[in-house]
Amino acid sequence: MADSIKAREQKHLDEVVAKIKVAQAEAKKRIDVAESDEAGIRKNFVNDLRLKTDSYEGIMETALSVRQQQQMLAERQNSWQHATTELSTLKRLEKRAYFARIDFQEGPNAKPETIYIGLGSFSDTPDHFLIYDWRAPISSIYYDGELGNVSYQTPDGEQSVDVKLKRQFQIEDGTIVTLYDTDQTVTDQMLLSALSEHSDTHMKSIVTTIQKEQNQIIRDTHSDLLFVQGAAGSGKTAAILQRVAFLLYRYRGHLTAGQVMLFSPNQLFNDYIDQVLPELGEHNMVQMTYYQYAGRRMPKIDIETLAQRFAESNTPAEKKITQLKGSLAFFNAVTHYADHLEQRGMVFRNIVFQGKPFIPKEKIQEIYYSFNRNYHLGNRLQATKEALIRILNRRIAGEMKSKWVEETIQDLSKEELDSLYGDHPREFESADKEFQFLARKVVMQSLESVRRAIVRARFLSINNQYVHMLREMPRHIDLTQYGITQADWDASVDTTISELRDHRMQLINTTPYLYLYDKIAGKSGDREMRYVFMDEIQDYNAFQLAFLKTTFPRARFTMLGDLNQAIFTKENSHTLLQELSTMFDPEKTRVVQLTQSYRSTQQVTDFTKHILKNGEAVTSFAREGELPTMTVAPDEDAALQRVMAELKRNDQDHETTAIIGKDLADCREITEKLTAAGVQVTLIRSENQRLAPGIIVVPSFLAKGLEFDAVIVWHASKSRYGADDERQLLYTICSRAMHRLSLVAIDQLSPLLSDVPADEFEVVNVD
Ligand SMILES: Nc1ncnc2c1ncn2[C@@H]1O[C@H](COP(=O)(O)OP(=O)(O)OP(=O)(O)O)[C@@H](O)[C@H]1O
Repeated sequence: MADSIKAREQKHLDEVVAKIKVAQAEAKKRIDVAESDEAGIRKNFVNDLRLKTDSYEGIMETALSVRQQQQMLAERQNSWQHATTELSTLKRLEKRAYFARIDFQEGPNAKPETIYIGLGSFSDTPDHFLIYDWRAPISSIYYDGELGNVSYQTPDGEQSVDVKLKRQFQIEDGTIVTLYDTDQTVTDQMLLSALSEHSDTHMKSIVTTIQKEQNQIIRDTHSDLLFVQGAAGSGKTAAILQRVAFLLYRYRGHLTAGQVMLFSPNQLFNDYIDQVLPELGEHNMVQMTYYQYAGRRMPKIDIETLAQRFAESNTPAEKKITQLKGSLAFFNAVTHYADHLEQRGMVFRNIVFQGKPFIPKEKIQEIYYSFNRNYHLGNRLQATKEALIRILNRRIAGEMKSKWVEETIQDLSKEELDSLYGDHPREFESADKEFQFLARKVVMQSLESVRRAIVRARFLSINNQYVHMLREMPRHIDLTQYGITQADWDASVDTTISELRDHRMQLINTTPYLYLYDKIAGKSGDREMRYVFMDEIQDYNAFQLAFLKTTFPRARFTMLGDLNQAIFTKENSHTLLQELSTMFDPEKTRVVQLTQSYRSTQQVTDFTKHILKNGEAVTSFAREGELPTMTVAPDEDAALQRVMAELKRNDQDHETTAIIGKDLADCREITEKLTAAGVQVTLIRSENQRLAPGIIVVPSFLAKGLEFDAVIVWHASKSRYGADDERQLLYTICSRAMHRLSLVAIDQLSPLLSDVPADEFEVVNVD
């Protein structure tokens, strides 16, 4: 490209940067003013405060004065916050003001326009934009179209323009390094250079190279359910994060980061992505694993961890039960059971006082079922509580006459008496009145536990009710249809009971349990949450999805996943899509498929594809790299030598490496061996650990969603990956590699690799 163009563009950039600097100075000034104002208000707070407490008017006046001061402080803090956010955007823009330019015309007779697109918008006067935010409606033409006629969505409907020029820039610290004119959406060259960067312990934003099909996901504003089936490395996670940033921009003032929630596969993953939104100038959304969500709602129960779930070896009967409990049919059956509870079947407990039933369960049951049919479970519970409180109040008068009250009063120490009197004047008309006063206090105090038990609905027991539901289930659902015998079902209920006694629960039980609880308590869900994102959707079951839909009734859902990577649900994941389609209005459902994998080199993507049978489509992106290597070592020592040689090579080439083992035991073993041989590695044992720089050893079920320059698959042996239903797992592990993939087996190679053609890998032998 002619140097003159570059020089002209550099001149334009310099002018924009100069204006950015002026704006920075102004923002700084506003910050200083807000800070000194605030300090001034705080200092004078006491002097300016008109303290008058001798009359009612005086108290009001004082309160108003405090309120006024608080308002002034809040205003200053607001303007401080505003200026600080602006300054941080300006600082980012100073280094890299924009990454694209578009020239276009809105109609044949319209004036030609030029816009520049960057990470934030910037204008020198209110209507004169020098930089457009990448999320502005007009910026969409950069991602969506080529040259010529291009249309884009605006809040007022579709607009179309004639695009004359698309220019892309690489700018570093205020200097244009390169620029290209292109007629494509985003040039392969730009994408290649973005993809060739080394991996990091943190994910980066992809704003400058968003692809057309990713842009559809990011900017969707119509769907109640946006479902994305995307191959490993196709940018699903990247797209979620850009989509959150887009939504926060598009609905600014109406949507906050706290109304957007992401269910992520594990805590490590949260760590991996948590810089992306702040780098884009936005707050992070609420991020949680499903396990954490359930754990927060059931603090007294230990829920099975990912590692335990992974290690579970279920019998065929248990597998069938797990499958049933995760289905939509089971969700409907629980709903049906809960609806039935409006007529009968609620399990009650006595309300106990001093070791004896105070209100017997039969009485509570009578009250609960005394309300008419219009009372649903939630109102029924509320009305029961109110009736029980009335009983309690009546009983206080009776209880005041009992012997134990008299004895208690006689035995009161001076301190106890003082505390009972509190602020009450100690003069009483008669000794009897004083006794009445104290007796009421004593009874109320000791019945406090009863009051609390009523308010907190301790007369119900969700554990007992859950077990009751499981026992009743064969009446609501035909077990034989699912290949489950009554005996198998009874055995599984017994297991659940004994786990509950130990305060433990399998993950598969948590959602029906929470759902039943919410039904009984009449919870109508979290109506604040507006967008719920679920990554790695293939690891959820239909029950969980139906539950989350009722839990977040006003939210729009974006679900992303790869059926090829169903490491927990395995083959069942395919039925998930069918079940999902019945839960949302088809008119408001959009399914997007991403097949292009950006993470890995062509060689790695091609290799990993052969592990799958009947898998979802994956195409590799034309980025060259070396062939994956396979080693079958005769014993563990030889395998270890091979791993060490590979680590050395990766280290020399500055490639970050993850050694991925199947389970924690394998990972522990190789960590110990490497450490003994003087190689420094970090073992990731649990999902609550942080990602560390350097070589990491990680078990397969925690590697979800992460990526590394180089991956060494430890023990890619028949003994570890022998069964056909482990294909998805092996595929998930191998697809974590960006440039380099090495598989090390001991004794016999996994048969799941036998379909890989011989010219798609290199055999490395060891002695
Ligand atoms: N348009 C893009 N421009 C630049 N990089 C991209 C783009 N799309 C994806 N990538 C990169 O490709 C890699 C894989 O993306 P991401 O992790 O989002 O994929 P994924 O679909 O979530 O994968 P998986 O299901 O395997 O976890 C990341 O490094 C991401 O930054």
